[in-house]
Amino acid sequence: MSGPDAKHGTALEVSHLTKRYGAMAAVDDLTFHVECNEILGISGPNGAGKTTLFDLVSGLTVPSGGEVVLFGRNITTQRPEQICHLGLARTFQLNAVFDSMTVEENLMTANYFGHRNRSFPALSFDSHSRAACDSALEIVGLSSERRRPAATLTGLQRKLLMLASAIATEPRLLMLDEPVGGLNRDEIDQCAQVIRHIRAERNLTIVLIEHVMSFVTALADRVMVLHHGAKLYEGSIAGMAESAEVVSAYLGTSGLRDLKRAAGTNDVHAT
Ligand SMILES: Nc1ncnc2c1ncn2[C@@H]1O[C@H](COP(=O)(O)OP(=O)(O)OP(=O)(O)O)[C@@H](O)[C@H]1O
Repeated sequence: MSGPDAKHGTALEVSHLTKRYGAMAAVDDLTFHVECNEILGISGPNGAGKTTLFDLVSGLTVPSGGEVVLFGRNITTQRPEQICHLGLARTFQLNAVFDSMTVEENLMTANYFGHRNRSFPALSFDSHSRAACDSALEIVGLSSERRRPAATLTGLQRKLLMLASAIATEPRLLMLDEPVGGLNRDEIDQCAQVIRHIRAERNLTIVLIEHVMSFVTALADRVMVLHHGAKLYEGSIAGMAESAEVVSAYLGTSGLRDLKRAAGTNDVHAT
C-alpha cells in the first residue's frame, strides 16, 4: 500500500483518546500525531497504558472517547481487519505466530487476511500474495527458513516472523509492541538493523513501544512517554533525559545514566 505520497503528511492523528475501565482511565485524553516516514518511540512505566493505546488504535478495543485518524481517514469505530486493510499492521508483546504452520504459511495467511477483504474461507494465493510474502521474508532475513515449522524457530526468528507477518499485509503504518523483549544485545542490534532497513525500503511509518533504551535511541526520531494513561513527555531523546518528570516517574537515576550512555553509544539498556 505504499505509494508516492507515503513520505509526506500525517500518518496517524490521535485526539483526546480515552479508555476507561470502571473508575480507572488506562488511556486518558491522549492527543498526539505521527508524521509519514517517522519512527515514534513510546515508553513509560508498566501499566502506563502503552498496549491499551495500541489496542485502541488497531481496533481491538473500543475507546470510551476520542478519535483516531489514519492517513486522513477516521478509523475510530472500524474493526481490526478493516483497519489492517487500510494500511495499519501491528505486532504483539507475546508470541503471536501459528506454531503448526511453516514460516511461509504464516506469511501467506497474514497476507491473505490482512491485505484485503476476504468473504470466503478457502485460501488461494495469487502471484501478488506470493511476491509480498517472498519480499517480507527477504527483508527480515528469513528466506532460508521458509519451509520450517514456526514451532522450531529460535526466539529471535519468532520475533522476525512476527515482523515479517505484519509486513506481509503491506502496511503503511507499522506498530510494534516491545519487539525486542527477551532478546540479547546482539539480537537487539540485529532487529534494529532490520527495522531501519524496512523503513528505508518501504517508506514506512513506525510506532514502537519499547523499554530497551538502546533500541529506542538507535531508531526513534522522537519519543513519547506515558504515565497513568496520559502524556508525560513528547520530544527528542536528549530532551527526555533532561525531563525531571520522566526521571522521577520512569527512568530513575540508574535509568537516566543508562539512557545517556545509550544515546552516546547505542548499546546500553535503561531497564
Ligand atoms: N481489559 C482490561 N480490564 C481492566 N483493566 C485493564 C484492562 N486492560 C488493561 N487494563 C489496565 O490498564 C492499565 C494499562 O495497561 P497496559 O497494558 O496498557 O499498560 P502498559 O503500559 O502496556 O504496561 P506494560 O509496560 O506492563 O506492558 C493497567 O493498569 C492495566 O491493568
